[in-house]
Amino acid sequence: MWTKDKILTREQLPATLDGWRAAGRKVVFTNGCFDLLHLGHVDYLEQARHLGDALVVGLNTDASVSCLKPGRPIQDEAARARILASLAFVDAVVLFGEPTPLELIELVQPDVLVKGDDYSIEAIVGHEVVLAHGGTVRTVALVPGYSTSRIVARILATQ
Ligand SMILES: Nc1ncnc2c1ncn2[C@@H]1O[C@H](COP(=O)(O)OP(=O)(O)OP(=O)(O)O)[C@@H](O)[C@H]1O
Ligand SMILES: O=P(O)(O)O[C@@H]1O[C@H]([C@H](O)CO)[C@@H](O)[C@H](O)[C@@H]1O
Repeated sequence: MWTKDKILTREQLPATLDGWRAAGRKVVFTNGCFDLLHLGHVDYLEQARHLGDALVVGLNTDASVSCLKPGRPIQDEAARARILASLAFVDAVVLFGEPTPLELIELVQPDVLVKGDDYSIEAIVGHEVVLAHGGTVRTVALVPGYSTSRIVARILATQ
């Protein structure tokens, strides 16, 4: 499979989900901006993948990121999507342009919803939807010291 084939539209996603579920695969969902991919992201995504049998990553579009994080993203959505898709433990990447992934989560109906433990369970968008459908909501411990913001700050400090 070519990495670009993992990058799906919302229209393409249902058929992929149906195939996975027909094969008995538990679907894990997470989301984020993933601007500059770092060790924390890699550790977190790999752990998320191992909470089920297929990992779908909802990726904020450039417009969505810009609303959440002024001046960002540094890498555009095409680059961020392709880099995420290149990870062996990421099975699908789907862009979303809304401020939150709620609509996408309602479409995916994941068996497991995951975020880093910088979020409480109650602060994770979509937790009610997933719990109401019998799914689970999990957090993964952060790798200390890693964030896109810190990388940016370190680079700026060298200027
Ligand atoms: N150090 C880390 N260890 C594990 N998971 C992380 C870490 N940093 C971010 N994550 C997780 O990665 C996902 C995407 O987060 P995000 O794209 O905001 O990364 P970030 O590095 O925190 O970016 P920023 O510094 O711009 O906030 C979130 O679920 C977040 O919990
Ligand atoms: O990369 P971030 O900032 O961790 O990702 C955000 O996560 C929000 C989260 O799901 C709230 O529980 C989400 O609403 C936002 O769109 C970003 O994906």
